[in-house]
Amino acid sequence: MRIDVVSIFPEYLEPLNISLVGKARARGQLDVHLHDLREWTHDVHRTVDDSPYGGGPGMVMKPEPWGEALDAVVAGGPAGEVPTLVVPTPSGRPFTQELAQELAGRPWLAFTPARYEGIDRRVIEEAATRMPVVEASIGDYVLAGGEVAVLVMVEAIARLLPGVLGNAESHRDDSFAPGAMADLLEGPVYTKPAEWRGRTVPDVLLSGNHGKIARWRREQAFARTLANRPDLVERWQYGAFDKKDRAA
Ligand SMILES: OB(O)c1ccc2cc[nH]c2c1
Repeated sequence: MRIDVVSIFPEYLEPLNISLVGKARARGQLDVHLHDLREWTHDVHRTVDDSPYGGGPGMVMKPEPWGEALDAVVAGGPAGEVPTLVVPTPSGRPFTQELAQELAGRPWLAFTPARYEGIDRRVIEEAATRMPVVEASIGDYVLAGGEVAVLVMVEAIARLLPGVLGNAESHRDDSFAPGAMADLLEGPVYTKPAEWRGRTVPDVLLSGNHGKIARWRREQAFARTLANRPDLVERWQYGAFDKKDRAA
């Protein structure tokens, strides 16, 4: 997979050089290109923003630098191909595990994290005439910019790429992963020592009875979901129903 990121703070994306994503890059599983949006400004102040038409607070990111930046990203990528443009924005569709899975299947992603009050709408509209566009939000809270959302999305996507996670089975029990654990939060996990500060590990996990362990883990996941995400329980119930229905 190729990933391009255009930002006025490319240094904010340095974490993509370390850990899981960094290792995937070193193994050639991921090809990441970071770009400074100001490369496509032409004034002495390297201006990327201006006041909003119609008034209102803050500044809006100018269309010209973004347009030229996207032209350069497309020209710099595989000949005859275009990326899927991923626009992190609080007004986007929720970035979910399902969307991460969908994007992990694309060969080339280009991220355009905004600052200020956002990017002039014409940039997205013009881009949509020549490449797929996905506007996505990592959550309902205020950020200073989209760079941190890019870090979240790239990590969630990269770990789904073949060979990136050492244990191919690791995805299976992820919270929100498709399949039996879909819409369920992960339950508690334990490791050695068997006793720590007077606290022991649940006996079932030491029993070696894999059927009982699996059942216990699902019960714990359901209890945790009920406690922390009751909104998911209904989805899970209907999902379980559908699965049972489908199995019939
Ligand atoms: O919630 B979000 O996913 C998100 C994404 C991008 C920006 C830019 C400024 N605030 C943001 C929030």
